[in-house]
Amino acid sequence: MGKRTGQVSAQSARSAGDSPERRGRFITLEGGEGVGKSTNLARVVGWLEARGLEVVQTREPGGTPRAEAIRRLLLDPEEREPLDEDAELLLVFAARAQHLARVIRPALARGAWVVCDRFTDATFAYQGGGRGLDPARIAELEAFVQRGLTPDLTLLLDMPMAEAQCRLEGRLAGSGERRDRFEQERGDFFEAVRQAYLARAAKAPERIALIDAARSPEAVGRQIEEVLARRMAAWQR
Ligand SMILES: Nc1ncnc2c1ncn2[C@@H]1O[C@H](COP(=O)(O)OP(=O)(O)OP(=O)(O)O)[C@@H](O)[C@H]1O
Ligand SMILES: Cc1cn([C@H]2C[C@H](O)[C@@H](COP(=O)(O)O)O2)c(=O)[nH]c1=O
Repeated sequence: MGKRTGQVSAQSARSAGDSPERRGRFITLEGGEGVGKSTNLARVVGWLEARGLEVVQTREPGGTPRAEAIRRLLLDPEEREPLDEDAELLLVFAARAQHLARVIRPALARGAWVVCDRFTDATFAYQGGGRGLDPARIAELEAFVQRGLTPDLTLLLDMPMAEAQCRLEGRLAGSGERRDRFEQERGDFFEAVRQAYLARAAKAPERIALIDAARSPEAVGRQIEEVLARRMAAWQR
């Protein structure tokens, strides 16, 4: 993402005049369904808070009452009126605009760290890779809505799709939840999502850290903490 014209990280956005006073960083967790994003989000938040930082934990789609209402529209498996793919893309960015305006930008401006479960890499992976929408169109919406603000660090949790589906099954069986509209997609959709994520990571290795999510919870947590420690040291230089 960092290589595309007009795309700058949260750090560069600061020096480009977007809230020059802020010190907070913007960290996102990404990956397919059931790879352990929620599990590890808590770990990232705990690691940062243990260092005395103010952390805002949030998610997409969602993060504000109106954006959560859009999330419900997006995830509702209601089949009587299928959701048009372009409408899905626009809803994702409408929720993001609200989330940025009400939560993310104000938090970064006051110096808080923002840790977000999914962000625009998910749009490139799901609407781009999964649905097959034109990435150039997604990039236009990204530029319009984000005005140059992109994550400082993205932790991409990656594992084979079939194993992640088993984890998801286990969680759904334990909670009694039913599959949402995305979770009901077929295997080839999730494989396309995974490949789109990996392609993005290959293009932006300075921002996207690839985490082997197939390992034990402890081993995954260690990988994440190592990345955080390295990045923190680099940011403090
Ligand atoms: N490293 C791991 N090894 C085994 N099980 C794990 C691991 N990490 C998470 N799990 C379990 O896998 C399930 C899915 O994890 P989690 O809900 O964190 O994934 P997620 O990526 O947030 O899912 P979703 O995409 O649905 O939001 C949970 O039951 C969780 O306890
Ligand atoms: C941000 C974003 C999300 N999605 C999809 C991906 C997931 O299936 C759901 C969110 O549910 P989660 O299990 O809580 O992660 O929304 C998407 O398609 N496009 C996006 O930009």
